[in-house]
Amino acid sequence: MSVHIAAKKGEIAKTVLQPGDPLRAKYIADNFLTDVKLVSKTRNVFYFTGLYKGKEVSVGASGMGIPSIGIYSYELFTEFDVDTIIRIGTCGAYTTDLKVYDLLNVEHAASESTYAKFAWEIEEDLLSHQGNTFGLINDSAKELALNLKATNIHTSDIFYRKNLALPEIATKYNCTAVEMEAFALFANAQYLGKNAATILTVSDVIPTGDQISADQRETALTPMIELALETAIKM
Ligand SMILES: O=P(O)(O)O[C@H]1O[C@H](CO)[C@@H](O)[C@H]1O
Ligand SMILES: O=c1cc[nH]c(=O)[nH]1
Repeated sequence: MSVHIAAKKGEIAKTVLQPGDPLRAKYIADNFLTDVKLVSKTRNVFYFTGLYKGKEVSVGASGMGIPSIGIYSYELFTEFDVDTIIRIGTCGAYTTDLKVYDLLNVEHAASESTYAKFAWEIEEDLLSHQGNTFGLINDSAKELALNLKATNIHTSDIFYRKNLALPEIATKYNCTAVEMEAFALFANAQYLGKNAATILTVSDVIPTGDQISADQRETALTPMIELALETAIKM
């Protein structure tokens, strides 16, 4: 049991799938896992542990933004001996080369955030995925015949902004999309020597305003979910 996760030691699997949204976590537990146990509901941020094709997997939310995933991923790695976290999130595309429902495997996350610097004295503003999970996600995508693009993304503290021009850091590092958590997940994993990856589904195309609905963000992300689960059983 940690400050923000009520599970007992041993109730969380070595590999955790982590969406931002607690209801996406519940959707995955209800529809993709068997023998499911709700192991934490502190703050209504649900964590479930169950079986996927016979292998134990946990799924639980990070909440939105760097501070929130900073807390949950740190507690999972340090208090529950989790080895691997696969974030499964939505993102906004910065380019019309991407369309809604496109799938991205995050190679590096760039951020203006001071999280990595002040938490762990990591000075870089571009952090890599950690460990071998990124490669296993690529392997699983091939097996599932999914079109998955490896890319750099921008982890921003901002969802709504006045100026829709491409942020400087996104230009600097060729970021094709924006979300709000991967940089902190990668920072925690880098500091702690753990595995971390991020798969994203494009939910918004910022230049055109194309977007999927709130309900679709909860329940219409099956290819990303299957890709993460098929990878989890390889870990
Ligand atoms: O769909 P999730 O995983 O929540 O990810 C994205 O969606 C939220 C914003 O709507 C932010 O958390 C962003 O990173
Ligand atoms: O952070 C995010 C997530 C989805 N869509 C966006 O535009 N930004």
